[in-house]
Amino acid sequence: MAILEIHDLTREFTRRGSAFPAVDHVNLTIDTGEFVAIVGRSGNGKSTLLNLVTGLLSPTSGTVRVDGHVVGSLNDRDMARLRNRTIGFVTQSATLLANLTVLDNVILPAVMLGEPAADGNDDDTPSVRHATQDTTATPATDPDMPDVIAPAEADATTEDALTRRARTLLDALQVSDLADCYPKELSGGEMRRVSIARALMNRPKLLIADEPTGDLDADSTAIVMRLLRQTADAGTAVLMVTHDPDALGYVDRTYRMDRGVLTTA
Ligand SMILES: Nc1ncnc2c1ncn2[C@@H]1O[C@H](COP(=O)(O)OP(=O)(O)OP(=O)(O)O)[C@@H](O)[C@H]1O
Repeated sequence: MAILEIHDLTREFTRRGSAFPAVDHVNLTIDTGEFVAIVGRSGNGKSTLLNLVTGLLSPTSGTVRVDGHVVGSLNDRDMARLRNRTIGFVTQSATLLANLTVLDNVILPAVMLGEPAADGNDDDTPSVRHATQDTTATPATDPDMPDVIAPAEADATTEDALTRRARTLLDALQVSDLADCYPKELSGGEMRRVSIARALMNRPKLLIADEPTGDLDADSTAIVMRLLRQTADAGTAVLMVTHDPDALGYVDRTYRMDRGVLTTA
């Protein structure tokens, strides 16, 4: 099932009075459980494409559908809900809230809209999908990693259950010892791993990751990439932009972005 459908998508910017396409007639479909990478030199439109997918930018022409919804056609409330519940976004820049601890930053998406998120009763939540979808499929398991892709606990809306899930994610990314720290006390790579935990908190159907291994050493890169692979195997569609050759060994398909044009790598 297609989770992300990009159709003939173009976004122009104007520089020194002349318009140019930063994203140029891009087509891309990502199904449930697929892990797709986009590579390409700096300034070739990769971040612009991700910002169009998450609705932070509007297209000049073309459409983006996420889980069947045309991004841009939704009202503010439904767009906020789609961003919070359906999409997980690991941005390039640090976006953790400075006045919250690491643990509270990770839990935040689950309590943000004031309604149950990572529970087992909301048909829109990915947790239901993970729990019920294709029971014949056996996700790849890794004995070295905590089970962060397991179905949500039945009563996962309680503070305890949210805390447990957040701690499990931090543990999987090997930053659980930082749970009570504040963002200013973290290194760039630690902040990146906390951001990944936060993006996975609501079990998104679509995970967007802009250079998720950007500040990481080889060991941390392997930890992050195994977790993203495991997340895809459990049913999440993953779209990652990367400059990291080590990351490409984990993906199903790789595309190249060259002056806004997307081609198979
Ligand atoms: N708001 C804007 N106004 C004008 N031009 C912009 C704007 N945002 C981005 N651009 C231009 O669009 C092009 C694509 O930028 P984008 O950030 O998408 O590239 P990128 O491939 O993600 O680069 P990097 O790998 O360095 O992050 C660049 O030439 C950039 O200068």
